[in-house]
Amino acid sequence: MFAHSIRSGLGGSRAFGRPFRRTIASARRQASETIPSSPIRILRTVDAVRKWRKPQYLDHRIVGLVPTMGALHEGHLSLIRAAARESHHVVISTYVNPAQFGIKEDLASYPVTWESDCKILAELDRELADDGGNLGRISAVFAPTTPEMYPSGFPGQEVDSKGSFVVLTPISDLLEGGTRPTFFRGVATVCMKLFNIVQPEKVYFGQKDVQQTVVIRKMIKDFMLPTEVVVGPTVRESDGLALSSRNVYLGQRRRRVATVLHHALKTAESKYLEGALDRETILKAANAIASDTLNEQLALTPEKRVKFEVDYISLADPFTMEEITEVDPKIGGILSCAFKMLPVESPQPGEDLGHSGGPAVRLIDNIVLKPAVEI
Ligand SMILES: Nc1ncnc2c1ncn2[C@@H]1O[C@H](COP(=O)(O)OP(=O)(O)OP(=O)(O)O)[C@@H](O)[C@H]1O
Ligand SMILES: CC(C)(CO)[C@@H](O)C(=O)[O-]
Ligand code: BAL
Repeated sequence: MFAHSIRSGLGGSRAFGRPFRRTIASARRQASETIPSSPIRILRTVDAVRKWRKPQYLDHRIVGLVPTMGALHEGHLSLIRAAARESHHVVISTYVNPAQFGIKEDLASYPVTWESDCKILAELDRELADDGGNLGRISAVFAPTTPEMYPSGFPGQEVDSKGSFVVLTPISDLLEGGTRPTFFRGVATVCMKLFNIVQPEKVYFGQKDVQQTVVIRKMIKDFMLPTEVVVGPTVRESDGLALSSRNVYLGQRRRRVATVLHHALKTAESKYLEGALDRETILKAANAIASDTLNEQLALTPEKRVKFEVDYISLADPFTMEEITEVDPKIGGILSCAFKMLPVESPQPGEDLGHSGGPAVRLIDNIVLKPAVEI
């Protein structure tokens, strides 16, 4: 790695003398950069990952990758813990991928918490080291820049942007893709890049983003990638709200009402558990919770209330995410929803409005309806 970094540095500076000395110093720093108080390496380039990865391959070490966009919370940590149980080396990527954000979405304000992410990872690594049940620990965090991830230039965030993309249809057009038309193109493209860079035996994704897990499984199958997908359960707050990096936007007023997603889905799930298989009965229960909650809020004064819009409440096939009229008890189904929590009205003096002034926040959640009969 070192020799190559110097070569690239030489090409970049085109001259000897001070710039060259600086390049050597920065190459040395990069070669040994670790998260403070931990052995976790910080890898910033594709080349650095490849150089780290090669001996693990030759030694038959299992590498597990946990892709994230940083702003780490317990949901991410649960995936890292799962990875450490069955991988010799856990690599976490923390990259806010612009290609999966629509032009009107929250790329500019997306929470970036690098310093605290590093502290969280160092602490978790100590916990993993003390737990004899783990195969491995956190070996590296991959934190690339956008020029590194898009070597031919960033193609843009527009629907009709031209560039090298991985596109899976029709699944990418459904549900999340209906509202975020470039989302799964961005996710599949960046995950293909991450998988090619890290070459993990296993990749870890959260159930919270259920459609993303279906897209990734399909990409792995259709492009014959030698990687196994592991999906970890959704980690929730004690009142049921799914942990999400975007929850920081909510502020206290909207945070209290944000439990409506889980409440709606649990009520629909209870109909299925009571024996209902038809879409109408199951979804009616979820829609009733959403509309009752909204009506309760609308009855309050603007200083107190929270408004939200239901983007979708869905009952879908677990393999295709296509809407179904009846749950096949042999395969079950996916109940999922997306709600847009609108900015609060009449903010009160000193009110905690949330990160970035409390813009509209789109929250998602889901529940798996497990097969009701054995096959
Ligand atoms: N509550 C959770 N439980 C389990 N896994 C989660 C949870 N939240 C996120 N993940 C998983 O962590 C991985 C990285 O997700 P990401 O960094 O986008 O966090 P996020 O909380 O989903 O952020 P956002 O609010 O932007 O959706 C994904 O596989 C995602 O499904
Ligand atoms: C998988 C992922 C890291 C790709 O950017 C992102 O979509 C996420 O955090 O879920
Ligand atoms: N967790 C999904 C990433 C996104 O919403 O962009």
